[in-house]
Amino acid sequence: MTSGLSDSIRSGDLIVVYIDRRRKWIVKVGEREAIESDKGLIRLNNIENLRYGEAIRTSLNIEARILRPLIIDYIERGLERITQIIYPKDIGMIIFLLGISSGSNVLEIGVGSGATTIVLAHIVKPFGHVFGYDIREDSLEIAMRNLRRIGLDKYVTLKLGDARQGVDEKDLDAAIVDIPDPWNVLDTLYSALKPSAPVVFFLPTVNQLEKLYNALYNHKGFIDIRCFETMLREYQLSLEAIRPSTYMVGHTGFIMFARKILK
Ligand SMILES: C[S@@+](CC[C@H](N)C(=O)[O-])C[C@H]1O[C@@H](n2cnc3c(N)ncnc32)[C@H](O)[C@@H]1O
Repeated sequence: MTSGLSDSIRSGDLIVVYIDRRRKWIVKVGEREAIESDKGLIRLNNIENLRYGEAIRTSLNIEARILRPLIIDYIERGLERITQIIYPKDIGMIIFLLGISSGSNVLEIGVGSGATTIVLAHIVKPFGHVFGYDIREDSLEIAMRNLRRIGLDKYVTLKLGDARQGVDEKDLDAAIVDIPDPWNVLDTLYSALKPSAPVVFFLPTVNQLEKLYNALYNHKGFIDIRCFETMLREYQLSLEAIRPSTYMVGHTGFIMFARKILK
């Protein structure tokens, strides 16, 4: 079975130039002549029509490979950032909890730099849509630039607005909330979601968690309230010593889940 993606690199493609874990760049073909690195200059002027996976050489004769970007490459290397973003270790769990797939319509409250929006759009395309709200115009501009660069903007509508005052949409399949005071958007969520639809909140502190749990508990419009924290330990890979990395990310945030019921 083929995916319909071309094996050859074309002008305008976003590509990953990979030497090793630390030396990895996302560039648009035709946008840059070369990448400077401590492993030498990587010339990009003759890469059109090479096949993904092929090697090129730096000026110091080090091998670099051209790869097709995955969504995780965009999140880790390809984003303009204005806010803290939700990291891949959390977003994987969040997507699973939201239960979304191609065709789902999703509400996002707190778009920030658009990292989460990108993942949501990637999942719901081509038949679904993401409706994102933020109170900061500069956030929405950066998020839209990030989405356009990857070609996901057509699956997203971004709106400037305070979600505490409500949102325009109704009958949505799922919602994600990443703002400092999510307990203030419970009525907004209740009127925007389909009955039984899930909502996921992302919160950095225990204080926020407690406040949100109290608010959800007392609202009576949501059940199946659950809370998670994800921990991801990467392994250090070398032929004679494969072992957990010495350092790991200690804390990002808590994931709170609930589902709307009819009152
Ligand atoms: C931490 S950022 C979101 C990051 C985003 N989840 C990502 O992965 O890139 C939080 C955003 O929520 C926005 N925000 C805060 N309160 C809001 C509200 N009441 N309505 C809409 N957006 C809000 C802020 O302007 C900020 O851009």
